[in-house]
Amino acid sequence: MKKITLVYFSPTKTTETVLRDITQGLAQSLEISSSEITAVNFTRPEIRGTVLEPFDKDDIVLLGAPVYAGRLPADAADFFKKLTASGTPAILTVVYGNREYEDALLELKDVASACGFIPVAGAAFIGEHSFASTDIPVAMNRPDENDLKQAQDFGGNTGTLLKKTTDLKKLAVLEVPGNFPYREGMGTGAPDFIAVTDACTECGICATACPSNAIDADDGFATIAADCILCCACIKACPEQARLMKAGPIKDKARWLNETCSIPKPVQVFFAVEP
Ligand SMILES: Cc1cc2nc3c(=O)[nH]c(=O)nc-3n(C[C@H](O)[C@H](O)[C@H](O)COP(=O)(O)O)c2cc1C
Repeated sequence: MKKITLVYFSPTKTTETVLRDITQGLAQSLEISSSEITAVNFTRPEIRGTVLEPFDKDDIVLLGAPVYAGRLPADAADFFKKLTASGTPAILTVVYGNREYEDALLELKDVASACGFIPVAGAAFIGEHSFASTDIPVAMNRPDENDLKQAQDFGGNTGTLLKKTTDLKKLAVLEVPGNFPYREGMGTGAPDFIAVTDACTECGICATACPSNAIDADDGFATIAADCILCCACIKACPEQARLMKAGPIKDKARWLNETCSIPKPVQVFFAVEP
């Protein structure tokens, strides 16, 4: 195995951070140099229009996405489903905001298997909740140093597993939590929940951060509710903190998360066989 490819969706970048640290541990374990590592960040819609070359046995692929309503975000699932692989080992990661990840990791495993990957390891990490703010904190600043140490160890242990496995097809099937049929995922569209304040300088960073082109530069950078996936990337990316969550159902949800999900959850890792 010579090449590592990261394929991920990550509006607020916690998934990206975790995947990069997993990769560091993996590359070190397998002595793969940085020139053999490629990242495909398909958060932006224009990237989702591309079709990747098929992966083969020389590849190791890390697939990563956040958890939305206990499932994969629809845009992420749709892109993953277009990948093709033949016996390529896959390392699966979901990142969630300290509530639950329910069926998301199982869904990722099922999608990866259907594409021709062999899932060898899976993990659920914690990331600062998309709806969180300094006023209403939920899993703030996660992944933290300890999470990222675990990400590196997870990558390293997966490397050990791959080194001692001569025939991936003979590996036990990776078992991860989750149920099929999966729980109902998110619907489409969003309530009108983002206010743009006078602090907005019209720099356009919010529009560049948006994974669904839901920000209308011709309308004061307002969010087009019908296209919004609620990811809050625009709020977190704004250098002026000019985008705020309005009172309403999403802010209420943030308060509920703040009250009910305050105990930090641990990282969970799963291997097809003990490394
Ligand atoms: C629409 C939406 C639904 C979410 N659903 C869940 C969930 O079911 N469970 C959970 O713990 N976190 C949930 N989250 C939080 C994200 O999974 C979490 O913040 C993650 O770290 C975001 O990843 P990213 O930084 O890569 O975008 C949700 C976030 C959004 C925007």
